[in-house]
Amino acid sequence: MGRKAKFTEGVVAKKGPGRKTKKQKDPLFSKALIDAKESNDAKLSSRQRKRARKRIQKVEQRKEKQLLKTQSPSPHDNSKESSEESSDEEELLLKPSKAGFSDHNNQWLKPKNKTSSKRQLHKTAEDESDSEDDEIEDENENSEAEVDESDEDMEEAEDDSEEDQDESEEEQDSDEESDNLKVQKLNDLDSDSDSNEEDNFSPESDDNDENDDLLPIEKESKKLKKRQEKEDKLAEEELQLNIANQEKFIFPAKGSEDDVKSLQDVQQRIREIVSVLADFKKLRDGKHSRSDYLEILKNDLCTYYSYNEFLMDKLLQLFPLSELLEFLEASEVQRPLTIRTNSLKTRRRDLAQALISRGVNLDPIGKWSKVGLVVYSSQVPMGATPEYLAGHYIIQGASSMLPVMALAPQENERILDMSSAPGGKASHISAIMKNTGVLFANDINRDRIKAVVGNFHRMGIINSVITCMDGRNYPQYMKGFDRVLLDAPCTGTGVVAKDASVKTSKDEIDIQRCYNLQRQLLLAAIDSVSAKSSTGGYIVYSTCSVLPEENEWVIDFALKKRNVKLVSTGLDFGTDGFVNYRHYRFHPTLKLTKRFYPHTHNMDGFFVAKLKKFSDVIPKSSNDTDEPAEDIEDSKRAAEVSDEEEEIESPKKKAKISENGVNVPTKLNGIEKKTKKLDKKIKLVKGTKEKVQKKKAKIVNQEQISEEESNNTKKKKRSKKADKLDNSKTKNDNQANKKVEGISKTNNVKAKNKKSENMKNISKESKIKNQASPSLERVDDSTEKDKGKNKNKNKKLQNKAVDKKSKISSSKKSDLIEWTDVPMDAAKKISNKMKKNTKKTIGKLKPRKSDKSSKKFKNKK
Ligand SMILES: C[S@@+](CC[C@H](N)C(=O)[O-])C[C@H]1O[C@@H](n2cnc3c(N)ncnc32)[C@H](O)[C@@H]1O
Repeated sequence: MGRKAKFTEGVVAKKGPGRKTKKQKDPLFSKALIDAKESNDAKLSSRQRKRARKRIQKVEQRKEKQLLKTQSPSPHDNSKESSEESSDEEELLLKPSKAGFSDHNNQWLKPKNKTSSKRQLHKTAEDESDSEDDEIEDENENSEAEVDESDEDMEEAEDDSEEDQDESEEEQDSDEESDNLKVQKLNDLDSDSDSNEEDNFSPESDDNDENDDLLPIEKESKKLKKRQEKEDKLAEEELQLNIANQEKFIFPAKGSEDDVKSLQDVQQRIREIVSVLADFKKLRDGKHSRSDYLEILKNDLCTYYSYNEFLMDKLLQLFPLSELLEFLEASEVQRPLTIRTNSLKTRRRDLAQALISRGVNLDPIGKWSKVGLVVYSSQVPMGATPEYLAGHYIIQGASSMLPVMALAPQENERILDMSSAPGGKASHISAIMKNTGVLFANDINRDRIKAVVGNFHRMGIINSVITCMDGRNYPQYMKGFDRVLLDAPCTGTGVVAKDASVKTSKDEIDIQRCYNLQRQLLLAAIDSVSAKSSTGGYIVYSTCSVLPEENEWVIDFALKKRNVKLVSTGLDFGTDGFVNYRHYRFHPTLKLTKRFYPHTHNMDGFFVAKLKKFSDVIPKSSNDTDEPAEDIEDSKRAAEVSDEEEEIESPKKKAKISENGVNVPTKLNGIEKKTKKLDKKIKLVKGTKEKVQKKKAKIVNQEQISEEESNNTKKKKRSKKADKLDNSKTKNDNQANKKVEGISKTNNVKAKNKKSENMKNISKESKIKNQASPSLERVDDSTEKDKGKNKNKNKKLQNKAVDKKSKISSSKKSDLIEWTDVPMDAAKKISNKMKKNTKKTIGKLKPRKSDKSSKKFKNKK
């Protein structure tokens, strides 16, 4: 290894461009150095000189011996061999030994004892260490010194051996000893060099020089640090190993689920179950289902984060497990305090400067807002600074700015904030409108509305009308707004960090109440807007809840009930609203709505939707309140049934419907739940059986009915035919009767003085009529109509009628025959009826006033 020195070459190194980059050539030494080396050789110690002399003498003696041998050759060839060997030895001594196998060094092939093999090993190590030494030499003087020492020792040993033993043997042994010694020493060196190497290659070694400058305490502390680091490394490795070889999560025995000593244990179990659920196939114990694990996880989450089971259930349905943990963790932490600059009074930059000068540490809220500031720390209470009192800003959550941004109010518009108290968003709207147009700020709560008044005064809002009424009634009093904001009352599941009571106080009824009210308010908000507004026609709906029941469902309901469509909120961040949530399918445009979460957006949980009204017509089919609730209940029930079928889903609480139609959740223990489930399934099976039976019965009935119907239709056809025949006859009769009666009446008119005779005639004729047709009212009508007809015409008709009468009488003979077939009792009845009818007709036929007047007129004439 190493580069060979060329002492003979010139001393001066070449100069020129790129010389540094050229490959390094063999080292060159100055002549002075070479001379010095030679002189060093000359300056040998007395011992060395002695040894040198001895060697020379030995060589000479051997030469002499050889000469003698050659002169007197031995009888055996062995001598030759020996001579050859000796010559070989000489050569070995004189010439440098060749590396590798050759005929000259065949001794190497002879088996060696352990020590020699060891030595061999050591030698290889030595070689390596030598090579390393070459590199280390300059840096490590100590090692060099040790090598020198070893050399000296070797020489001493050589001397001793020379003195005591035979020359050749001595030499060999001494060589071996020296080798051994050397190896031992090199071993030490190796170890040292190793350590040195470590020092050299480790970054610590670079600090050696620096270490020299350090105080001993500092050095010690450094060492301690290094040790600490090493220990940490080891601990980390151990931990990783433990994780890799982690034992499977042992499912707690029945009844021992709650035997957890501390919150840390609960947290540990949460982690373990989450990891099991993440790779359920691999890590499950085979006995328990996913829902079993989920049940324990839910209980643990409830105890660890202090939620009630109902809300935890809802959240478990809403988020994937890993995200749920993030949400729960984020909901434990307060969101950063944020303020909104009142652009009616100041600019954000000026406000920031003023607050900074008061010791407030703040920053712009983000690129998405031009008026928001986030406050990291403050030496003064933010709700009591002169700037606050002057109305330069309002303390407002970042998420509260989003609905107003989505509403995008315009100057000079008529805008309604349906539930505005305490007025954060309303004042924002007013500021964007630059105090123009009119802002109606409404709220149902009289106490809270005072806060609106206060805030508006402080912030210099002068374009507002503050009302206090139920928003649901608003369109009854006022309509035609350009835009409406409905920041609806909600369960507040997105602002748990602000109000921790939400965790335990909310249940199914609260949610139902909320979404029913939200729906009604939203429909009212839509009805308050004018679709014909030239600038607007928009409705923004927002809540601080993360539950789909209060968000997507409400919007989906409004889409069905009113002529509105979803449009983009214009907010470029936030996650899209749900289109599919569990088993529910919402309108596809619901992806245009936006959701905001504390764990992803570092702001309160929020929902924002923007609707555009395209027609003021309210669809007739819409039943605004009751229907949807039922719809949802149905869909919920459907979901519950499918939940039972699914292993993945957590078991849900069931709700019983109370008298007032509200779902009341009931707490059930495990056995009750299972029995109820089974009951339900049995009911379902029974229901389906019954349905099948009913269907069968229906089919049989239908067949029977169809048979009956066909029979009936046949009968009816027959009877119809008969009726038709009868009718045709009766029609003919009627026609004839009419004319006959008409004639008789004209006769009545003519024969004014012969009333009694006429009456007799009429009675006679009526008898005939009655025989032909039972109806006489038509006859009366015809008589009245015929009153004004000419006498001539009557005469003609009379003649015709006489002819017809004779005809009819002949034709009626058959009818009469038929009538005679009628049983006597029935015939009597009919005749009685006829009599009565005739009496009536007589009463009707009495002369009227007009007739009297006509008489008078005639008399006058
Ligand atoms: C979420 S808060 C509104 C916050 C307000 N937008 C703000 O930014 O300051 C909901 C409000 O709705 C009001 N409210 C509840 N029921 C109402 C109803 N039927 N009509 C109008 N307002 C109602 C509550 O009094 C409450 O002040």
